[in-house]
Parts: sequence; C-alpha cells; structure tokens
Amino acid sequence: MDHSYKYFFMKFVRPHAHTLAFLLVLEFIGMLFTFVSPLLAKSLIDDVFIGRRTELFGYILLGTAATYIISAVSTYLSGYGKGKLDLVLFNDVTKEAFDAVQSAYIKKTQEMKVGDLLSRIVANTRSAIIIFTQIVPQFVVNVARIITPFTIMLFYDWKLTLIVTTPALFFLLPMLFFGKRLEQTQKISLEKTGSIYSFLKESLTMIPLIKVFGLERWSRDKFNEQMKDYYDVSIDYTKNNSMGSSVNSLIYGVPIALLILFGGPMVIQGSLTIGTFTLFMTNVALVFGPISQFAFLWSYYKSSSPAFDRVKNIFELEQDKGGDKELVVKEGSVTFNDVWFSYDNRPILQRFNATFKKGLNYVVGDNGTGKSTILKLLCSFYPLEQGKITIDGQDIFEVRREDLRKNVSMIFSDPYLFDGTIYENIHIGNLLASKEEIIKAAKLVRVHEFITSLPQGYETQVGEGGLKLSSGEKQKIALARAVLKDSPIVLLDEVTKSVDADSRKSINEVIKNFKNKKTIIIITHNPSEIEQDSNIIDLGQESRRENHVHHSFEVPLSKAIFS
Ligand SMILES: Nc1ncnc2c1ncn2[C@@H]1O[C@H](COP(=O)(O)OP(=O)(O)OP(=O)(O)O)[C@@H](O)[C@H]1O
Repeated sequence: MDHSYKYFFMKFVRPHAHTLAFLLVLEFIGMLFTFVSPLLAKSLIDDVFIGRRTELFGYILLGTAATYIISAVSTYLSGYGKGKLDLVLFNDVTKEAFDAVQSAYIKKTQEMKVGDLLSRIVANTRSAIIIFTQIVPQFVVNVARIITPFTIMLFYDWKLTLIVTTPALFFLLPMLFFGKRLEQTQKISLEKTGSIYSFLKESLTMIPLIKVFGLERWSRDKFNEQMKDYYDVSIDYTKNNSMGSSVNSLIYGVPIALLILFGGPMVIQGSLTIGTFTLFMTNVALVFGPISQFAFLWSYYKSSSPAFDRVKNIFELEQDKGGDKELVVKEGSVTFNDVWFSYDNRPILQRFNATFKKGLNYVVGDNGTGKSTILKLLCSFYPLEQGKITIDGQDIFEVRREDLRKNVSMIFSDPYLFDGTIYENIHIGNLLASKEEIIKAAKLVRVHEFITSLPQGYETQVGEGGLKLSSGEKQKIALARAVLKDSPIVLLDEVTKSVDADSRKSINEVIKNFKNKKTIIIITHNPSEIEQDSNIIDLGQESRRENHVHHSFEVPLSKAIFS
C-alpha cells in the first residue's frame, strides 16, 4: 500500500500541494481557536467570578464571540476547499484511468471485466482520494490538536498532566490490531463489490435472454448469492470497525476517571484551583478527542489501502503505446510473418504467415480457427507472442498508434453503435467530415433511404448499443462510418451476415468498388460472396488448430469454395 499511496501522491496530489498546504493552514487556524475558549472560560471563572476582576468581563465576551466567528469562517473555507480539491482529484484520476483503459491492450482490460473496471474507476477512486483530502489533513492537524492542550496542561500542572495522559498509549493497541483486520476485510469487500458491478452489468444487458428462457429465478438466485458473499464480508468489516470504536470509547473514559481520582482531592485540599481543574477537564477531552480520532483515521487509512491498489492496477495495465515511427501506406500490403499468438496459454496461431495485398482478400475457415483474431491482431488489440505484422514493410508495433488507427478500419460482425443519433454514429468515422459527406457515405451503403424515412431522419436516437435499430440497419450504419473514414486498409468481419439479400448485393458492390484503391480483408462463411481471382487465406478446420498445425494456407479459389 505504501507504494500505491506514494504513487498516487506524486502523480495526482503533488500538483495541488499548494491547495493542500492552504487547507492545512486553515485547519490549524480553526484548531487554534478551539483552545482559546477554554482559556477564556478559565479566566472567567478564576479572574472574574472568583477574583472579581469585572473589567475583564467585556473582553472575555468579545473574545468568545470573535473566536466563534473566525472558526466559522475558517470552517467554511476549509470545507469548501476540501470539497473542491476532492472533485478536482476525482476528475484527474478518473480521466487518467479512463485513458489508461482505452489505450491498454484489450486482452488486459478483458481480464478485469467491465463491471469491475467501473467499480475501480468510480467507487474505489473516491475512497482513495478521501485519504488525501480528508484523512491526511486531519491526521496532521490532530497532532497539533494533541500537542497544544497537552502543553497548556503541562504548563499548569505537569504531574497531573502525565497521570491523565499516559493511558493514551493504550490507544495504539486497538489501532494496530483493528487496522490490519480492516485492511484484510476491506480488500475482499471491494473485490466482491467489483463482482456485483460485473454481474449487474452483464445481467442488465442480458434481460431479453433471461426473459426468453424464463431465467428470472435463476438470475435472482445468482444475484442473491453475490449479495450474500458481499454481506458476509462486509458484516465482518462492520464488526471489526465497531469493535475498534468501542474499545476506543472505553479507553476515552480512563483519563477522565484518573483526573477525578487525582485532581479531585487536589481541588478539595486547595492545591489546584477550580478553574484549572475545569481547564484540565476540557483539555483532557481536547487531547483524547483527536487521539480517539486517530484510531478512526488509522482504520480508514488501512481500509482504503486496497482501494489504492485496485485503482493503481488500472494504471499498470499493459499499454498499447506503439512506436514513434510514422506509418506511410503506399501499396497497402499487409504481411503476417511467423506470427505466434495464444489466448490464456491456448495456442491459436503458430508460425502463421500470410500476405494481404491491395484488392479483395478473403479469410475463410471453420468456427474458432482464428479468423477474427487475425483482424484483431492487425488492429494491435493484443500483443504478439512472436513474429511480426507489417504494413508495407513497417512493423505495426513500431509505428505511431494514431497512424495505425487512421490507416486501418475494422467493422465487426456485431457492429458497435453508441447511444446517440444516427448522424453522430456515422460522423465518428471522420470528425472533420461535412454533412454532405456523411449523406454521401450513407447513400453508398444504401442506408440513406431508410434513414430519411424515419420521422427524425439523421437525428434519430439509436438507443444504447443501437438497440432501436435492426441488425442489418446497424451494420449498414457501421459500414457508412467506415466509408467516411476512407482508410487504405479495411477489415470486414462477416459484415453481411445480418443483411438481406438486396442489401448484401449492394454492400458487396460497394466493397468491390473499392478493390482497386484499398486492401480489403473479408472474413466470410459464404463462398458465394467470394470474388474471382481474389487472395484467399484458408484457416482450415478447427481440428487442425487443436493439433497445433500452423496456419498458412493460401489456396486457389475453387478449392477454398468447394472443399
Ligand atoms: N478474448 C478471448 N479470450 C480467450 N479465448 C478467445 C478470445 N477470443 C477468442 N477466443 C478463442 O480463440 C479461438 C479463435 O477465435 P476467433 O474469434 O478468432 O475465431 P473465428 O475463426 O473468427 O471464429 P468464428 O468463425 O466462429 O467467428 C476460439 O476458439 C475462441 O474460443
């Protein structure tokens, strides 16, 4: 944890160190004034009530009023400052975590799961930040809050001071013991929260499936199981937390009892004034208040440490940074050279060699033989185990990522649409494109007529993931987006699988129109779609992959279609 804590401090908090220092000063001012009123009270009792120095009465009244006004102002400023710093840090951390997730290899983010990532970025970041904006300032101020009344008491009676404050040492024990236990239980509790987020995210997107198969009860039971696990861990955390607080409040009473035991007889004998006894009474509370708060702060610090680790893991995700070389695409020739790749130690490609040239290239083969994987590797979604993928001789892992993204487009078999208008969903293909260009792209893939037949036309909201559109409509919008992007290399993963015969024909025509300009790699299970004289890469049968036979088949068209 210490390491994560330091990492966070240097990366996010240090740029705001001046704000933090200002907040500490405000806390100190607020804290100093809390000691003024007991001193004024002592003077009121000893000097005014007992000593009859009535001329001091007005000053004491004025001083008391001023104390509360100043402390109210500093409380406001420090509360506002802390809240603002909290928001600024939350903004900084979540933005950076979001960037880290976006630029990480997909393989790594998939390992964490979407729901878990959500809980890390939002909930865990919140708990981690509180350490800097609330806990650390209080920790520092508490030290001063202990020292000041302690010094005041020492000044009046050092022996009595030592007698009543020695029990403070007892506070260290529960702090250490419960702190460790809280850290352990909180770690498991946060992991469980992550699983709940994942489960909810998956279940909510699966509602149609759950309804169709009548799985409501099964799904509820699974959720109940998740919640029970969370409850069991969290109740353990709550138990430890409450035990820690309870032991604290028990020890809190000890110095008061000691003060009454030793200070009481001193007042009766006249060796201690009533005012000093009252001052001790107040100052003991002032010393032990922060000490008991230390226990709370310590337990919070310990229990937030797993949150630090979980957020830091996001920043440690292996990044797909690419290189710094410029990618220049002239021929658009893509080569897989002795490529090895596995998912979770399961080999998918071994010594895979293939070349895709300008024009139409088809990748065929049984389900699960690695066709989509090849396209994903070309998009650098996953790092290779061995080998090279080049575009016009340039290694894709050595070129700038923005160059690779600009030159390679991929359309997935299940197209991705985000919750916005049709216009926006096409526009993201090229944010600099004009409205005319967007309409032209839509016309090219034969979706313009459909769009204009809708009451809202291009401004129609597609819903989350494009749920308000049919699969074929979604696919055509994704195609229009790629046409707008106009990259020299286009990867199409079974894009015509959900479109009707007419649309398939028109989409294939659009694709063929680009064959002299672009390198088009098409995954298809439909031999009738394959154009004469195209380059065909056959990944063969699943059984061949299981036998670890390396894929590297460039076959004649007739064989690819009819074998
Ligand atoms: N993210 C992943 N993690 C682990 N295994 C995966 C992952 N994605 C795919 N696989 C496995 O890798 C193999 C190749 O998958 P891929 O999607 O490339 O096959 P495909 O040839 O495109 O299949 P299909 O024709 O069914 O679309 C499959 O056996 C699949 O189970």
